[in-house]
Amino acid sequence: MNHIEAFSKYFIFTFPENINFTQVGKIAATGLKIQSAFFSPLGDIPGPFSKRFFEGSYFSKKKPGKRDYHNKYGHLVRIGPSKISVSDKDIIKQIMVTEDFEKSSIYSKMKGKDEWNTFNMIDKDTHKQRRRLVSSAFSIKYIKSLEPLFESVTESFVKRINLDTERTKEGDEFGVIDIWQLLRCLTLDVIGETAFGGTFNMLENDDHAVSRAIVKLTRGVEFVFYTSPLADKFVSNIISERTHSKEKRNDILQILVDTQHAKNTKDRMNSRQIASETGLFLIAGSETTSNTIGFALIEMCRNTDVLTELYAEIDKVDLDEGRILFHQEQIKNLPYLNAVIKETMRLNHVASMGLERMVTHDIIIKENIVVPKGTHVRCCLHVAQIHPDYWPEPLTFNPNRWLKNADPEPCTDAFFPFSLGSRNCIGKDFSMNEMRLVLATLIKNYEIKPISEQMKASEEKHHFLTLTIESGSFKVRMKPRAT
Ligand code: HEM
Repeated sequence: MNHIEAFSKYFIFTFPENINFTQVGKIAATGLKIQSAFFSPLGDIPGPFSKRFFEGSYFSKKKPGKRDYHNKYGHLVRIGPSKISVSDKDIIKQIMVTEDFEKSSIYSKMKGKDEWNTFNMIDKDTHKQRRRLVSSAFSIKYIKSLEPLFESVTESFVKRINLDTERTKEGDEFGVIDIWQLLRCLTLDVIGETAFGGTFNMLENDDHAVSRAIVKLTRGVEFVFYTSPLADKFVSNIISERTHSKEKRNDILQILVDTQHAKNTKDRMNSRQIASETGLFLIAGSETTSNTIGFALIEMCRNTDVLTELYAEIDKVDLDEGRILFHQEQIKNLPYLNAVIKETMRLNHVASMGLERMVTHDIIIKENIVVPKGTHVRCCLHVAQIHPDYWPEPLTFNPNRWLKNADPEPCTDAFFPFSLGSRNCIGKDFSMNEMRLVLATLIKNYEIKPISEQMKASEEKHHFLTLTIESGSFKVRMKPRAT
């Protein structure tokens, strides 16, 4: 049915004789809705009929992030009167790279009463300026200098696993470890060390005000980090101490605090802005990384041949005398380790709700469809990454597709785990280093075995802000490996 037929089928106009201004207003608004529903240039884009009039909330929990819509209607779906969802890799690139459209107003809802930060800023010039200031803290060279901080937290992680194994071990020496929870503690402590001037000691205490604030945020209870007074006070104190301290520490916080002395006033960040950025790193950099490592373990427990292959690769690399951790240089280019991480991110994209952009001038996309100014485009990177048009056996966890000489070669231009364009992930190298180090440490030091009920429970995923598992817990059996 084309839009004209749909229009005549669903609407019959009757004009009442005596109508007042309010009624005229209502009729005009209805007329506009009908006009946009059927006669907008988006009218020919398929989608559920109701979406021509209404759109659902972006933040509705547990929705499969438009996957079902794309399965049913194709790469292009109308999901609101002036909103479309896209899973076509070329259109995604056009929107996010070629046109480099600004983020949609959804992002300002994530700001709440806080200061704007690199993530939620919409204005392109302001974002460019802020991103430039923050980028120096995420350069490859600077991240390399943070290696000792990563290592000290990873050592605490190993100590904690050893403790829990010892505490829970059974006759076969295997203990039961809630690896999902410990990974959360680990990544929070890493951000604590690098962006807050010291660990939160999550690996020792399992708890901290900032951690509670994040749980509320990612479960949709509370939206803005700093609405939690405890977290707010904690962060303000840290920034104030560092600002007035004569000692410099090699970490991300120092780079932000140092901007306060920049010659050019435009390059200075005040303490509220610094607080907003560090709070952002905590949210953007902890669960994203811990969940990805957690999903890698879940995938490998489900595909034990992959686990065996990874043991074989890691065992070919020797640890330095007396160390339990690798140096980043030793593991950076391990093909299978990197393939496991990529394949995990392909199947478990963190942004499982899609990323929205606002069209600021009319454009033409594939097959001569005009997308008018004002349209919101939901770019479903997570759908493209598992689309059969781009990936053979798309839902199979197969790290081999990323290895050299794989046939067919992977469709790398439909793979965007860290997003793309000017708003791509600033913490990409930071998290890749962390994920490699943690996975290699686990494989080198422990035997890992799945627990069948846990495997079943881990199938239930939760989509809200980031992708996680519904239970918030994933236990495995672990035992230190004989050295
Ligand atoms: C596996 C780990 C990670 C993944 C998969 C990931 C993924 C992403 C994605 C998809 C975006 C785009 C979001 C959007 O446009 O709405 C993003 C943005 C961002 N990420 Fe990450 N991220 C990870 C780790 C980190 C870490 C460790 C940090 C910092 C410590 C970080 C900081 C940021 C920031 C600041 C942005 C906003 C960039 C901008 O708009 O200019 N991320 N990330």
